Amino acid sequence: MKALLKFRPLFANRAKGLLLALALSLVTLAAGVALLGTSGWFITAAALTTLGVSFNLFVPSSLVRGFSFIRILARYGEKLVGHDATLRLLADIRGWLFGRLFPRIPLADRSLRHGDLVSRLTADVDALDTAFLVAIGPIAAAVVVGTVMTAVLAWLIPGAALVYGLCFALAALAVPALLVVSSRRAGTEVVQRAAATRMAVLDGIDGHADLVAFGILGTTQADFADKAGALAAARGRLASYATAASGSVQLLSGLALVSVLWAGLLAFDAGAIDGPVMIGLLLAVLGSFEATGAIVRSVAKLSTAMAAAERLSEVAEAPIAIADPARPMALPEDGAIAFADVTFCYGGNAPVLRDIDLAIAPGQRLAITGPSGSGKSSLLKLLLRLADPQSGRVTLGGVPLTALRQADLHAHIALLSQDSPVFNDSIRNNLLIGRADADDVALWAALDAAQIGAFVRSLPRGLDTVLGEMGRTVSTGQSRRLCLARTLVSNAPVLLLDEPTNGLDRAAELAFFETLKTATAGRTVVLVTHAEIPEGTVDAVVELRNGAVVR
Ligand SMILES: Nc1ncnc2c1ncn2[C@@H]1O[C@H](COP(=O)(O)OP(=O)(O)OP(=O)(O)O)[C@@H](O)[C@H]1O
Repeated sequence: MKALLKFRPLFANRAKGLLLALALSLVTLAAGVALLGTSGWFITAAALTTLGVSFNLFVPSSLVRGFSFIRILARYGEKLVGHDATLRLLADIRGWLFGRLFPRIPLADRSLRHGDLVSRLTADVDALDTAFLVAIGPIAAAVVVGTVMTAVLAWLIPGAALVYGLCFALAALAVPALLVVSSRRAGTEVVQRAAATRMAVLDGIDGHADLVAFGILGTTQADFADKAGALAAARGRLASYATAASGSVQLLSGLALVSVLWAGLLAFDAGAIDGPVMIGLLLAVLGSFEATGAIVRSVAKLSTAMAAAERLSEVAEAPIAIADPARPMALPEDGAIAFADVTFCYGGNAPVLRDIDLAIAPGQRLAITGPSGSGKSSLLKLLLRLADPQSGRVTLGGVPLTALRQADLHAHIALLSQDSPVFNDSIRNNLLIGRADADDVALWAALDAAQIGAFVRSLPRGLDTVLGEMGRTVSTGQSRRLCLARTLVSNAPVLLLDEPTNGLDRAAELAFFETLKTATAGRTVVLVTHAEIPEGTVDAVVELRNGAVVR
């Protein structure tokens, strides 16, 4: 519940809509109780008129019509307003969560997988809607209706008020509270197993080709079926708690009804109440318990909402690894980059970079080479401040990167990483990520420099060709070159190119190195590569081995 309460400010932003929905649900419930009560009284009284008593049919029949009309309208309004407010609330929560998540990536908890994050951002957020729409609202409405009904009984059939009040309180508050407490574990299990099932689906789709090629699709399917079976079993366990609670509520409603009937008959016998009123009250009592049934059905979902809220809080409150300084310094216009005695390791492991001293002058083209795992990409990460070194300093124009605003730094340095993605959008929009105001001339120049201009020209829709999810409509080498073009089109004075010629054949690689000089003229370039670099392509070469500069 504590985790759920953390979302209170977001709920408060939508308080107007949620309170209106609550008021309408109260009207719906009250109209339902009044409808049943009036109908009971009306039918009984009408039956008695045949015994010769004169009876005004007009008022009660218009009351019945009026209450049923109010009930229909109020229910419609409640659904409309309630869903509208809830959907807006969920959008708020997602926006808030994204805002909290981005500065926290990469998350310190590396066990958190992408599929799990997706699950948290979608299903877990969705689970929160139940917190208000189906739980808090009905409970509040039921408390009001139960209190009014107890007061009416205390006035008309005092002997029934206490038992009714007790039964109603138990059904509306105690049973749901017990249900929340007892179904807590089952709710958490449902959320976890649902997340595991979703992750299995994503893994299966991502790795489908390999699973088929290795002939283990059957095993994967069986594994997925196990996960789905475990989820179904967990849902079954959760449902059994709800069923038990539902049964208890039915029992309490029966008990209340019998006690009202008993006390009502005694009052009737004593002449304290007339028959139609007593029957009307009996039906109204029955109608009031309608609210408690809805509470149980909804509260059963509260345990999953609480588990979801906990999972969301975990992500939203994860420590921020790289924070902006409180008072950032201005970005030096054109400064040299320097690593001074830098040592860096990932999460307490052995250092992957050791005592690095390196200076890169403005406009210099520097290649970093070295065997796989020697720390080349890690060095680029430090340069972009995607991680901070444990000791030593990385500076730009003499200013430590830690003193700069990250957004300023990232506008100054563009990166082509080893796993830069193409997005499911047109080629043009993929390139415009590099520079939003680039014109077509600049886009074509970047495409040509990345050795992919001819291919894009051959496409019927040219720059407007949509690439599909993960760039599935182009080859790996082509998508790599598109990412390279995106980096080249940026205005950043410093370019970090991590294996830019990956996926290019030797001829295209040589052509790329040939154009690198003109494509990056006047800019600082740090080129990480395993490729053989032609003479004159770069100004200097640094070699890393086991995290240390050896040349
Ligand atoms: N996110 C990470 N968490 C933990 N260890 C990491 C992480 N990224 C890299 N490493 C480790 O750091 C070391 C250096 O990796 P890095 O990617 O910098 O090497 P590289 O020289 O760029 O290799 P390659 O040429 O294969 O791309 C490797 O031993 C690698 O296992």
